[in-house]
Amino acid sequence: MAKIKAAILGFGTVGQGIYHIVNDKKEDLKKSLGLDIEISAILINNLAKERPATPGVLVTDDFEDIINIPGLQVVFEAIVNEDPAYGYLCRAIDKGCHVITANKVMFSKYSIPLHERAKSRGVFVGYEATTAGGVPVIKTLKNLLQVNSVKKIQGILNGTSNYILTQMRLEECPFDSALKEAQMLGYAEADPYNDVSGQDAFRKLMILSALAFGKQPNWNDVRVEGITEISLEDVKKAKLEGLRYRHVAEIVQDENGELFASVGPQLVGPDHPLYAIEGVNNAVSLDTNYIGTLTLVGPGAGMYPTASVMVEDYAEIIGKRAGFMITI
Ligand SMILES: NC(=O)C1=CN([C@@H]2O[C@H](COP(=O)(O)OP(=O)(O)OC[C@H]3O[C@@H](n4cnc5c(N)ncnc54)[C@H](OP(=O)(O)O)[C@@H]3O)[C@@H](O)[C@H]2O)C=CC1
Ligand SMILES: N[C@@H](CC=O)C(=O)O
Repeated sequence: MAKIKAAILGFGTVGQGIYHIVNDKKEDLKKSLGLDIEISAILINNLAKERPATPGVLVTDDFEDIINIPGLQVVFEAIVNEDPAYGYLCRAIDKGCHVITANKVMFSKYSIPLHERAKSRGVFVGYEATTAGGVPVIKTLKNLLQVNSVKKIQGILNGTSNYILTQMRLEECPFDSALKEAQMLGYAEADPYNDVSGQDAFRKLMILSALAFGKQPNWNDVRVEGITEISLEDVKKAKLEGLRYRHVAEIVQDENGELFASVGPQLVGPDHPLYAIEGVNNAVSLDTNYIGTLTLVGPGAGMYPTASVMVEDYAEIIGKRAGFMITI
Protein backbone atom coordinates (compact mmCIF):
# COMPACT_ATOMS: atom_id res chain seq x y z
CA MET A 1 0.00 0.00 0.00
CA ALA A 2 1.26 3.48 -0.91
CA LYS A 3 2.58 5.59 1.96
CA ILE A 4 1.88 9.24 2.74
CA LYS A 5 4.90 10.82 4.37
CA ALA A 6 4.00 13.54 6.85
CA ALA A 7 5.91 15.86 9.16
CA ILE A 8 4.76 17.65 12.31
CA LEU A 9 6.12 21.13 13.04
CA GLY A 10 5.97 21.62 16.81
CA PHE A 11 5.70 18.90 19.43
CA GLY A 12 3.92 20.61 22.30
CA THR A 13 0.27 20.09 23.24
CA VAL A 14 -1.10 20.02 19.69
CA GLY A 15 1.85 18.36 17.92
CA GLN A 16 1.84 15.48 20.42
CA GLY A 17 -1.93 15.11 20.00
CA ILE A 18 -1.51 14.77 16.21
CA TYR A 19 1.19 12.13 16.68
CA HIS A 20 -0.98 10.08 19.08
CA ILE A 21 -4.14 10.27 16.97
CA VAL A 22 -2.34 9.41 13.71
CA ASN A 23 -0.83 6.34 15.39
CA ASP A 24 -4.08 5.35 17.13
CA LYS A 25 -6.13 5.68 13.94
CA LYS A 26 -3.47 4.38 11.50
CA GLU A 27 -5.32 1.21 10.54
CA ASP A 28 -8.72 2.94 10.20
CA LEU A 29 -7.20 5.71 8.07
CA LYS A 30 -5.52 3.06 5.92
CA LYS A 31 -8.89 1.38 5.34
CA SER A 32 -10.87 4.55 4.64
CA LEU A 33 -8.26 6.30 2.47
CA GLY A 34 -6.39 3.37 0.97
CA LEU A 35 -3.14 5.04 1.99
CA ASP A 36 -0.83 4.52 4.92
CA ILE A 37 0.24 7.67 6.79
CA GLU A 38 3.69 7.73 8.32
CA ILE A 39 5.03 10.55 10.51
CA SER A 40 8.56 10.83 9.14
CA ALA A 41 9.84 13.80 11.12
CA ILE A 42 9.06 16.26 13.90
CA LEU A 43 10.41 19.81 14.17
CA ILE A 44 11.03 21.28 17.61
CA ASN A 45 12.88 24.28 19.01
CA ASN A 46 14.85 22.86 21.90
CA LEU A 47 16.51 19.49 21.38
CA ALA A 48 17.43 19.26 25.05
CA LYS A 49 13.79 19.19 26.26
CA GLU A 50 12.48 15.85 27.53
CA ARG A 51 9.65 14.48 25.36
CA PRO A 52 7.57 11.35 24.80
CA ALA A 53 9.39 8.69 22.73
CA THR A 54 8.69 8.69 18.97
CA PRO A 55 10.49 5.58 17.73
CA GLY A 56 11.73 5.69 14.13
CA VAL A 57 10.83 9.38 13.71
CA LEU A 58 13.47 11.99 12.96
CA VAL A 59 13.30 14.72 15.64
CA THR A 60 15.14 17.83 14.55
CA ASP A 61 15.49 21.54 15.23
CA ASP A 62 16.46 22.22 11.59
CA PHE A 63 13.63 22.82 9.12
CA GLU A 64 16.02 21.93 6.25
CA ASP A 65 15.96 18.31 7.49
CA ILE A 66 12.18 18.35 7.10
CA ILE A 67 11.82 20.07 3.76
CA ASN A 68 14.45 17.82 2.21
CA ILE A 69 12.66 14.57 3.08
CA PRO A 70 12.18 12.84 -0.28
CA GLY A 71 8.48 12.38 -1.10
CA LEU A 72 7.16 14.46 1.82
CA GLN A 73 3.45 15.11 1.13
CA VAL A 74 1.79 16.54 4.23
CA VAL A 75 2.97 19.10 6.79
CA PHE A 76 1.03 19.56 10.05
CA GLU A 77 1.97 22.92 11.58
CA ALA A 78 1.59 23.45 15.32
CA ILE A 79 4.24 26.00 16.22
CA VAL A 80 3.65 29.54 17.44
CA ASN A 81 3.62 33.06 15.94
CA GLU A 82 3.82 34.33 12.35
CA ASP A 83 7.50 33.68 11.81
CA PRO A 84 9.00 31.32 10.90
CA ALA A 85 5.68 29.44 10.51
CA TYR A 86 4.54 31.32 7.39
CA GLY A 87 7.89 30.88 5.66
CA TYR A 88 7.94 27.17 6.49
CA LEU A 89 4.45 26.65 5.09
CA CYS A 90 5.31 28.57 1.91
CA ARG A 91 8.30 26.31 1.36
CA ALA A 92 6.25 23.20 2.07
CA ILE A 93 3.59 24.30 -0.44
CA ASP A 94 6.26 25.12 -3.04
CA LYS A 95 7.51 21.58 -2.59
CA GLY A 96 4.01 20.28 -3.36
CA CYS A 97 2.93 19.42 0.21
CA HIS A 98 -0.58 19.84 1.62
CA VAL A 99 -0.38 21.93 4.78
CA ILE A 100 -2.61 21.72 7.84
CA THR A 101 -2.25 24.44 10.44
CA ALA A 102 -3.46 25.26 13.97
CA ASN A 103 -1.59 28.56 14.04
CA LYS A 104 -4.18 31.35 14.06
CA VAL A 105 -1.68 34.13 14.69
CA MET A 106 -0.04 33.29 11.38
CA PHE A 107 -3.18 32.25 9.50
CA SER A 108 -5.33 35.28 10.39
CA LYS A 109 -2.76 37.42 8.55
CA TYR A 110 -1.64 35.12 5.74
CA SER A 111 -4.71 33.09 4.79
CA ILE A 112 -5.07 34.72 1.36
CA PRO A 113 -1.47 34.36 0.14
CA LEU A 114 -1.30 30.82 1.55
CA HIS A 115 -4.47 29.80 -0.27
CA GLU A 116 -3.30 31.42 -3.53
CA ARG A 117 0.06 29.73 -3.28
CA ALA A 118 -1.54 26.36 -2.53
CA LYS A 119 -3.95 26.75 -5.45
CA SER A 120 -1.10 27.47 -7.85
CA ARG A 121 0.66 24.27 -6.71
CA GLY A 122 -2.50 22.12 -6.68
CA VAL A 123 -2.36 21.43 -2.93
CA PHE A 124 -4.71 22.18 -0.02
CA VAL A 125 -4.56 24.21 3.17
CA GLY A 126 -6.44 22.76 6.17
CA TYR A 127 -7.17 25.23 8.96
CA GLU A 128 -10.09 23.91 10.98
CA ALA A 129 -7.91 23.91 14.13
CA THR A 130 -7.19 27.64 13.90
CA THR A 131 -10.68 28.55 15.13
CA ALA A 132 -12.63 27.21 18.11
CA GLY A 133 -10.48 24.11 18.69
CA GLY A 134 -12.57 20.96 18.25
CA VAL A 135 -15.71 22.81 17.07
CA PRO A 136 -16.11 22.16 13.32
CA VAL A 137 -16.98 25.75 12.45
CA ILE A 138 -14.78 26.07 9.34
CA LYS A 139 -16.18 23.03 7.55
CA THR A 140 -19.72 23.98 8.59
CA LEU A 141 -19.29 27.53 7.29
CA LYS A 142 -17.74 26.32 4.02
CA ASN A 143 -20.73 24.04 3.49
CA LEU A 144 -23.49 26.46 4.35
CA LEU A 145 -21.92 29.32 2.36
CA GLN A 146 -22.55 27.31 -0.80
CA VAL A 147 -26.22 28.27 -0.39
CA ASN A 148 -26.50 30.81 2.44
CA SER A 149 -25.06 34.19 3.15
CA VAL A 150 -24.00 35.04 6.69
CA LYS A 151 -25.11 38.27 8.31
CA LYS A 152 -23.63 37.98 11.76
CA ILE A 153 -21.25 35.78 13.73
CA GLN A 154 -21.22 35.84 17.51
CA GLY A 155 -19.37 33.54 19.85
CA ILE A 156 -17.01 32.58 22.59
CA LEU A 157 -13.76 31.88 20.75
CA ASN A 158 -11.21 31.51 23.53
CA GLY A 159 -11.35 28.40 25.70
CA THR A 160 -8.86 29.69 28.27
CA SER A 161 -10.87 32.86 29.02
CA ASN A 162 -14.12 30.94 29.32
CA TYR A 163 -12.43 28.38 31.57
CA ILE A 164 -11.04 31.13 33.82
CA LEU A 165 -14.39 32.96 34.06
CA THR A 166 -16.18 29.68 34.82
CA GLN A 167 -13.70 28.65 37.53
CA MET A 168 -13.85 32.10 39.12
CA ARG A 169 -17.63 31.79 39.36
CA LEU A 170 -17.98 28.12 40.33
CA GLU A 171 -14.92 27.69 42.57
CA GLU A 172 -14.51 31.34 43.56
CA CYS A 173 -10.80 30.96 42.77
CA PRO A 174 -8.61 33.94 41.86
CA PHE A 175 -7.83 34.77 38.24
CA ASP A 176 -4.17 33.70 38.48
CA SER A 177 -4.94 30.21 39.85
CA ALA A 178 -7.57 29.64 37.17
CA LEU A 179 -5.07 30.71 34.49
CA LYS A 180 -2.45 28.32 35.92
CA GLU A 181 -4.96 25.47 35.69
CA ALA A 182 -5.74 26.38 32.06
CA GLN A 183 -2.02 26.30 31.30
CA MET A 184 -1.59 22.90 32.98
CA LEU A 185 -4.52 21.53 30.99
CA GLY A 186 -2.90 22.63 27.70
CA TYR A 187 -5.59 25.20 26.89
CA ALA A 188 -3.53 28.39 27.10
CA GLU A 189 -1.19 29.76 24.45
CA ALA A 190 2.59 29.55 24.92
CA ASP A 191 2.20 33.24 25.85
CA PRO A 192 -1.16 33.39 27.71
CA TYR A 193 -1.29 37.16 27.19
CA ASN A 194 -2.86 36.30 23.82
CA ASP A 195 -5.72 34.50 25.58
CA VAL A 196 -6.53 36.90 28.38
CA SER A 197 -6.02 40.10 26.35
CA GLY A 198 -8.63 39.05 23.77
CA GLN A 199 -6.04 38.89 20.96
CA ASP A 200 -6.53 35.15 20.42
CA ALA A 201 -10.32 35.54 20.03
CA PHE A 202 -9.72 38.54 17.74
CA ARG A 203 -7.46 36.51 15.40
CA LYS A 204 -10.05 33.72 15.25
CA LEU A 205 -12.80 36.23 14.49
CA MET A 206 -10.69 37.59 11.62
CA ILE A 207 -10.32 34.06 10.20
CA LEU A 208 -14.09 33.60 10.35
CA SER A 209 -14.58 37.02 8.74
CA ALA A 210 -12.31 36.18 5.80
CA LEU A 211 -14.24 32.96 5.21
CA ALA A 212 -17.80 34.24 5.80
CA PHE A 213 -17.53 37.69 4.19
CA GLY A 214 -14.51 37.27 1.90
CA LYS A 215 -12.76 40.12 3.73
CA GLN A 216 -11.74 41.41 7.15
CA PRO A 217 -12.49 44.76 8.78
CA ASN A 218 -9.58 47.13 9.30
CA TRP A 219 -7.88 45.54 12.34
CA ASN A 220 -7.33 48.97 13.94
CA ASP A 221 -11.07 49.67 13.91
CA VAL A 222 -11.90 46.63 16.05
CA ARG A 223 -12.26 47.21 19.80
CA VAL A 224 -10.47 44.31 21.50
CA GLU A 225 -10.70 43.83 25.25
CA GLY A 226 -9.69 40.86 27.34
CA ILE A 227 -10.76 39.57 30.73
CA THR A 228 -7.90 40.90 32.85
CA GLU A 229 -9.97 43.73 34.32
CA ILE A 230 -12.61 41.34 35.71
CA SER A 231 -12.00 40.72 39.42
CA LEU A 232 -13.24 37.87 41.59
CA GLU A 233 -15.44 40.45 43.34
CA ASP A 234 -17.02 41.42 39.98
CA VAL A 235 -17.74 37.77 39.21
CA LYS A 236 -19.26 37.12 42.66
CA LYS A 237 -21.44 40.23 42.41
CA ALA A 238 -22.70 39.19 38.96
CA LYS A 239 -23.42 35.69 40.29
CA LEU A 240 -25.60 37.12 43.06
CA GLU A 241 -27.56 38.99 40.39
CA GLY A 242 -28.00 35.82 38.31
CA LEU A 243 -25.58 37.07 35.62
CA ARG A 244 -22.40 35.60 34.10
CA TYR A 245 -19.39 37.17 32.39
CA ARG A 246 -18.78 35.89 28.90
CA HIS A 247 -15.96 36.89 26.57
CA VAL A 248 -17.79 37.58 23.32
CA ALA A 249 -16.43 38.07 19.81
CA GLU A 250 -18.87 39.34 17.20
CA ILE A 251 -18.96 40.63 13.67
CA VAL A 252 -21.88 42.00 11.65
CA GLN A 253 -22.15 43.03 8.01
CA ASP A 254 -24.48 45.96 7.34
CA GLU A 255 -26.59 46.44 4.21
CA ASN A 256 -23.74 48.36 2.53
CA GLY A 257 -21.40 45.45 3.04
CA GLU A 258 -19.42 47.17 5.80
CA LEU A 259 -18.13 45.03 8.65
CA PHE A 260 -18.36 45.94 12.34
CA ALA A 261 -16.51 43.77 14.83
CA SER A 262 -15.79 43.80 18.55
CA VAL A 263 -14.22 41.49 21.11
CA GLY A 264 -14.71 41.85 24.84
CA PRO A 265 -16.49 40.78 28.01
CA GLN A 266 -20.26 41.03 28.36
CA LEU A 267 -22.55 40.35 31.30
CA VAL A 268 -25.29 37.99 30.18
CA GLY A 269 -28.46 36.64 31.75
CA PRO A 270 -30.10 33.18 31.51
CA ASP A 271 -31.93 34.10 28.30
CA HIS A 272 -28.66 34.78 26.41
CA PRO A 273 -27.46 31.93 24.13
CA LEU A 274 -23.92 32.11 25.57
CA TYR A 275 -25.03 31.95 29.24
CA ALA A 276 -24.84 28.15 29.38
CA ILE A 277 -21.43 27.78 27.70
CA GLU A 278 -19.10 26.66 30.48
CA GLY A 279 -15.44 25.76 31.02
CA VAL A 280 -13.19 25.29 28.00
CA ASN A 281 -16.16 25.15 25.66
CA ASN A 282 -16.54 27.58 22.77
CA ALA A 283 -19.75 28.48 20.96
CA VAL A 284 -20.24 30.02 17.54
CA SER A 285 -23.63 31.34 16.39
CA LEU A 286 -24.02 31.96 12.67
CA ASP A 287 -26.95 34.10 11.48
CA THR A 288 -27.75 33.05 7.93
CA ASN A 289 -30.47 33.95 5.45
CA TYR A 290 -31.94 30.48 4.79
CA ILE A 291 -31.03 28.31 7.77
CA GLY A 292 -31.63 31.03 10.34
CA THR A 293 -29.37 30.90 13.38
CA LEU A 294 -27.11 27.91 13.80
CA THR A 295 -25.04 27.49 16.97
CA LEU A 296 -22.11 25.11 17.34
CA VAL A 297 -20.78 24.29 20.81
CA GLY A 298 -17.81 22.19 21.92
CA PRO A 299 -14.29 22.12 23.35
CA GLY A 300 -12.42 25.19 22.15
CA ALA A 301 -8.93 24.09 23.17
CA GLY A 302 -6.86 21.14 24.35
CA MET A 303 -4.66 18.42 22.91
CA TYR A 304 -7.13 15.93 21.47
CA PRO A 305 -9.98 18.18 20.27
CA THR A 306 -7.48 20.31 18.35
CA ALA A 307 -5.40 17.44 17.00
CA SER A 308 -8.54 15.56 16.00
CA VAL A 309 -9.74 18.30 13.66
CA MET A 310 -6.26 18.46 12.10
CA VAL A 311 -6.28 14.74 11.36
CA GLU A 312 -9.85 15.18 10.02
CA ASP A 313 -8.46 17.88 7.69
CA TYR A 314 -5.83 15.38 6.55
CA ALA A 315 -8.49 12.73 5.85
CA GLU A 316 -10.61 15.24 3.94
CA ILE A 317 -7.70 16.53 1.86
CA ILE A 318 -6.37 13.09 1.01
CA GLY A 319 -9.92 11.90 0.29
CA LYS A 320 -10.48 14.84 -2.08
CA ARG A 321 -7.19 14.12 -3.80
CA ALA A 322 -8.27 10.57 -4.44
CA GLY A 323 -11.54 11.89 -5.94
CA PHE A 324 -13.93 11.02 -3.14
CA MET A 325 -15.20 12.67 0.01
CA ILE A 326 -15.04 10.51 3.06
CA THR A 327 -17.75 10.89 5.64
CA ILE A 328 -16.36 11.17 9.14
N1 LIG B 1 -3.25 24.32 22.80
C1 LIG B 1 -4.41 24.40 22.17
O1 LIG B 1 -5.46 24.00 22.68
C2 LIG B 1 -4.50 24.97 20.80
C3 LIG B 1 -3.40 25.53 20.17
N2 LIG B 1 -3.52 26.04 18.91
C4 LIG B 1 -2.34 26.57 18.21
O2 LIG B 1 -1.46 25.49 17.93
C5 LIG B 1 -0.11 25.93 17.96
C6 LIG B 1 0.66 25.08 18.96
O3 LIG B 1 0.07 25.24 20.23
P1 LIG B 1 0.51 24.34 21.47
O4 LIG B 1 0.81 22.97 21.02
O5 LIG B 1 -0.49 24.59 22.52
O6 LIG B 1 1.87 25.07 21.87
P2 LIG B 1 3.07 24.50 22.75
O7 LIG B 1 3.75 25.68 23.32
O8 LIG B 1 2.60 23.43 23.64
O9 LIG B 1 4.03 23.82 21.65
C7 LIG B 1 4.65 24.55 20.66
C8 LIG B 1 5.67 23.65 19.99
O10 LIG B 1 6.24 24.36 18.90
C9 LIG B 1 7.66 24.29 18.98
N3 LIG B 1 8.16 25.53 18.39
C10 LIG B 1 7.82 26.80 18.72
N4 LIG B 1 8.47 27.66 17.92
C11 LIG B 1 9.24 26.92 17.08
C12 LIG B 1 10.15 27.22 16.04
N5 LIG B 1 10.41 28.47 15.67
N6 LIG B 1 10.76 26.20 15.40
C13 LIG B 1 10.52 24.93 15.76
N7 LIG B 1 9.67 24.58 16.73
C14 LIG B 1 9.06 25.56 17.38
C15 LIG B 1 7.98 24.14 20.45
O11 LIG B 1 9.25 23.53 20.55
P3 LIG B 1 9.90 23.11 21.97
O12 LIG B 1 9.05 21.95 22.44
O13 LIG B 1 11.27 22.69 21.63
O14 LIG B 1 9.79 24.31 22.84
C16 LIG B 1 6.82 23.24 20.88
O15 LIG B 1 7.14 21.89 20.63
C17 LIG B 1 -0.15 27.41 18.32
O16 LIG B 1 -0.08 28.17 17.13
C18 LIG B 1 -1.52 27.57 18.99
O17 LIG B 1 -2.03 28.86 18.87
C19 LIG B 1 -4.70 26.00 18.21
C20 LIG B 1 -5.81 25.46 18.77
C21 LIG B 1 -5.81 24.94 20.13
N1 LIG C 1 -5.42 29.18 23.75
C1 LIG C 1 -6.51 28.89 22.89
C2 LIG C 1 -6.31 27.54 22.29
C3 LIG C 1 -7.18 27.27 21.16
O1 LIG C 1 -7.24 27.96 20.17
C4 LIG C 1 -7.80 28.92 23.67
O2 LIG C 1 -7.74 28.89 24.89
O3 LIG C 1 -8.88 29.01 23.05
